[in-house]
Amino acid sequence: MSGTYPGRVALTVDNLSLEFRTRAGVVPALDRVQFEVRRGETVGVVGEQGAGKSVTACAVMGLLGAAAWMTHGRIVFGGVDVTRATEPVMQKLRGSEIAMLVQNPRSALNPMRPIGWQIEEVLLHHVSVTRRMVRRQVLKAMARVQIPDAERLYRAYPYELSEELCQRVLMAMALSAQPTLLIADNPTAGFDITAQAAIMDLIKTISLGRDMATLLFTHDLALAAAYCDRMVIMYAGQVVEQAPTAVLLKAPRHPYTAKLIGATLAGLTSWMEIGTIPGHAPDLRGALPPCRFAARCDRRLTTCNTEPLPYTAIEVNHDVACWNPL
Ligand SMILES: Nc1ncnc2c1ncn2[C@@H]1O[C@H](COP(=O)(O)OP(=O)(O)OP(=O)(O)O)[C@@H](O)[C@H]1O
Repeated sequence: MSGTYPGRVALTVDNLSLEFRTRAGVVPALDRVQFEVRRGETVGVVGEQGAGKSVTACAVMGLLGAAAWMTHGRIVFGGVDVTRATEPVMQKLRGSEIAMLVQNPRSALNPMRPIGWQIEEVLLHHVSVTRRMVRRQVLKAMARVQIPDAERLYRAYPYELSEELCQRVLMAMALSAQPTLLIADNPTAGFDITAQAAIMDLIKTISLGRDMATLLFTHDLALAAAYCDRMVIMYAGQVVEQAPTAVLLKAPRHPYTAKLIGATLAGLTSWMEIGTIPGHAPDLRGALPPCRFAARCDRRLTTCNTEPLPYTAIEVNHDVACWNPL
């Protein structure tokens, strides 16, 4: 990314290209993806279905299966190139330095064990605490993530809790080791608006309080706009634009970003004003032009289909991948 930001860089995704080799063909899921996240900063990676959000999140966690091949670039976290790290190194990073919140939090918990016991296990693994003292620490951890009535819920099973409370339990576990980087992959998908705000407020407060770097992966531009300092817009595996949130919303330079903003309800007074983006995201198994948005873009030039995509610093801290930006 161009320019400079205050704060230490926690994570660098540097020109990452990655493909899946499947029976149906090669799927180039990520194409030269690049962005940084700094301590104390919340960065939103925003894109519609198939943009490459989950693949990027899993790549950072070192959780991609054997079908995924990295063809270019690297991911640097705390001086370690995650893409080349051994599994024991990654296991150490996961859970201690990098924590993750997922969508459908209930399914990430063990349905057969009370939630207090599950938090206990994580605490005993990461923090130096005796078995006798662990219960008190668990109650503290539950209080930190604002789980009400913690004494009673200690022995509750995940099926007895709402998805929102299950997400708080995951947060209590994720934060027990004081991670530097929090990856939140659609953490509030399917939540009602109140639960969504409550979880996002909590993530934001804790991130700031602990000087954590937070990466929020979401398809919800309005949500990212409300909580993120910067946004990285992805389309079909490419980063098309990144900028501070206020700049991006006020003056988007990539045609896709502008359409995405026009397609959200925020700031509009009627449903009639919502724009749509004609066409579909490309099938990544087919032949792809250098700009993967070109087929849907009303500003496309011949070069968009023939020349490598330029990645231009339009202003300090504002980068756009487009031959004909707004
Ligand atoms: N294991 C896999 N094998 C083959 N292709 C895959 C695999 N995992 C992901 N992909 C492809 O990679 C691309 C990016 O997928 P990804 O799940 O990261 O998108 P996303 O932005 O997270 O979308 P969503 O919001 O729907 O989760 C898609 O085209 C998807 O089909």
